[in-house]
Amino acid sequence: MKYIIGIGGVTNGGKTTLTNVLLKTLPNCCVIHQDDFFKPQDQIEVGEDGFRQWDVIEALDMEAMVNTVKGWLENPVKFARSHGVTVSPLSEDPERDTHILLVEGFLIYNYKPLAEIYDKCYYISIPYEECKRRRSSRTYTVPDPPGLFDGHVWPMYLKHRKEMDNNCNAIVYLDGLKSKDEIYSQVFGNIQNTLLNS
Ligand SMILES: Nc1ncnc2c1ncn2[C@@H]1O[C@H](COP(=O)(O)OP(=O)(O)O)[C@@H](O)[C@H]1O
Ligand SMILES: NC(=O)c1ccc[n+]([C@@H]2O[C@H](COP(=O)(O)O)[C@@H](O)[C@H]2O)c1
Repeated sequence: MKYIIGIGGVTNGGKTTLTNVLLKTLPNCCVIHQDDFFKPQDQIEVGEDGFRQWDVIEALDMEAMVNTVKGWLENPVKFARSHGVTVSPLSEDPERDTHILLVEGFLIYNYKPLAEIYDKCYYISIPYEECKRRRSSRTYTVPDPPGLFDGHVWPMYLKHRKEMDNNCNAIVYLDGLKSKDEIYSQVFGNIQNTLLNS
């Protein structure tokens, strides 16, 4: 059985933190990070506001991202091996084995061909103040220019959040202010239940 789980959420919500723990504890589990599909800086448009528009879907090569997911769907064992993930047979019949793909990122529910692919969707949110605080101590490959958070990142988050709520109706929302352990336990338990019932 192949199972695709979306770990979406606001920037610095805790997506990578959660994903990394799930990756260690779920069986035959691979990951695709949306951040790996950012286009090079010179292809990112500069908006009327003077900021490079990193927080829009056009900043990402979403076609390549969907193709990578399709590669996993075609052959999860081959995908796992080529990504250094050890695959262990869980049953006598390899066709019945469970294979899990985590898709992690800040805009994973805002691109239709990808939004339709998930078996289960999670979304982590944190309030403005906490998000701004965490973001200010993070350094990206291209560091944030002054004013980017209030001028571009947060307004785009609010816009995409509205679009996403209209796109998907089966998202499990997570409170990113809870402890890392609490969030992990909630999601791990929920995935286990879903796997047992499928
Ligand atoms: N539940 C949490 N409580 C407090 N801090 C957290 C929590 N989850 C993540 N963090 C911290 O927030 C920052 C961003 O986390 P990260 O997982 O990289 O976010 P994202 O992948 O959503 O951008 C890191 O410093 C991380 O240690
Ligand atoms: N990885 C990169 O090349 C890069 C460059 C500039 C900004 N970013 C930022 O990455 C954020 C999304 O990633 P996180 O959800 O991990 O924070 C966006 O808000 C975007 O502004 C990433």
